Amino acid sequence: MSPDNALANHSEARHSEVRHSLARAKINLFLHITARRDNGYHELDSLAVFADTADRLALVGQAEPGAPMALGIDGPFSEGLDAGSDNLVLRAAAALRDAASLPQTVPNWHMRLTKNLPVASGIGGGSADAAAALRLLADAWDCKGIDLAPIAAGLGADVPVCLAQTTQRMQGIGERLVTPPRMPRCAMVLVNPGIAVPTPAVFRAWKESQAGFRPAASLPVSWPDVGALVESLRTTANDLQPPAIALYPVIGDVLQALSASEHCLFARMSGSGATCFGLYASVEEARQVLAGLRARGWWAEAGWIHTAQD
Ligand SMILES: C[C@](O)(CO)[C@H](O)COP(=O)(O)OP(=O)(O)OC[C@H]1O[C@@H](n2ccc(N)nc2=O)[C@H](O)[C@@H]1O
Ligand SMILES: Nc1ncnc2c1ncn2[C@@H]1O[C@H](COP(=O)(O)OP(=O)(O)OP(=O)(O)O)[C@@H](O)[C@H]1O
Repeated sequence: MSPDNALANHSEARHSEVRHSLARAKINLFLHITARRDNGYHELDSLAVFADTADRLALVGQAEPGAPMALGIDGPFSEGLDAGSDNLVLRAAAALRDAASLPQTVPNWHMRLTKNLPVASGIGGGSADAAAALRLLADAWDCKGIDLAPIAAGLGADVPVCLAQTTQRMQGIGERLVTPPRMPRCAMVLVNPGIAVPTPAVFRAWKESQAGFRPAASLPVSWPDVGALVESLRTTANDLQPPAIALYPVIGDVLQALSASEHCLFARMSGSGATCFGLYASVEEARQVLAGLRARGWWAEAGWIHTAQD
């Protein structure tokens, strides 16, 4: 049976799923570029939070012994996303199989990815999918004692933070995770204008702009409320935002629209863009602005920021 046919047999209903995991969008509330490594990667200081909005990865059935992993993709952003061996889900599966030295007799899985997050959009969708694959398969294959952190780091700078999907401060090139300040309850709107932004191009544009390195942020142990969080964020930056706007001016339009939206407390771009976020005191207030943003043809979603206490 071809992998496609095998998947079709498993695709008819969600009730045939063995287990699933949400792969939440990662949002960088700030991102300082603090240094550059000899290999061209940049050292960062960044506060990563996770959204309600998420992809969904499911294990839908075991493959025949010796048969390869198979991936089917559906959902609003599935078009054009390759389900072949380059997909981060299958790369994660292969890396885990390798690290765990699983014998041939341990069967592979058929998986289904529901792609709800825009691709190449600065919210780490592919990284979140890879992390979800590691979590699901480590459990399904009973990989006790295998440290997933180095496998995650080998797949991409954003994969380690996506493993736990809780607010964390990212340092190093993203692999060093540091305890963040205690977060207040805070709602967020995500907006993407429908353009794919390649991360390397934005780092390259930052380098060419000759902007200097920025020190790590100075943060308190805790933010008692959303006002204190916003006050702190105003002392930080996303260093990738100016070069991203220079490459894709529509990002500036998104930021203007978010800043001007009712009840918005703070707006900034996430990661290397193009997705921008707005912060609001409540989900009710955040939801009120969705219609206006969607009327411009943009993808927009609202929800709570997940806190470490969730
Ligand atoms: C911008 C962030 O999203 C912030 O969370 C991440 O740093 C990027 O994470 P990612 O997309 O998983 O990154 P990778 O796939 O590892 O790298 C993509 C490219 O981004 C650049 N890159 C990435 C991370 C980093 N710390 N320094 C870099 O210079 C490199 O050119 C690299 O070739
Ligand atoms: N499962 C996947 N989902 C999304 N992109 C994937 C996936 N697998 C491979 N890719 C490739 O990875 C690249 C980055 O996609 P992704 O959506 O993770 O970018 P991003 O949101 O900008 O990430 P980051 O915030 O980590 O820079 C795309 O060019 C895409 O083709």
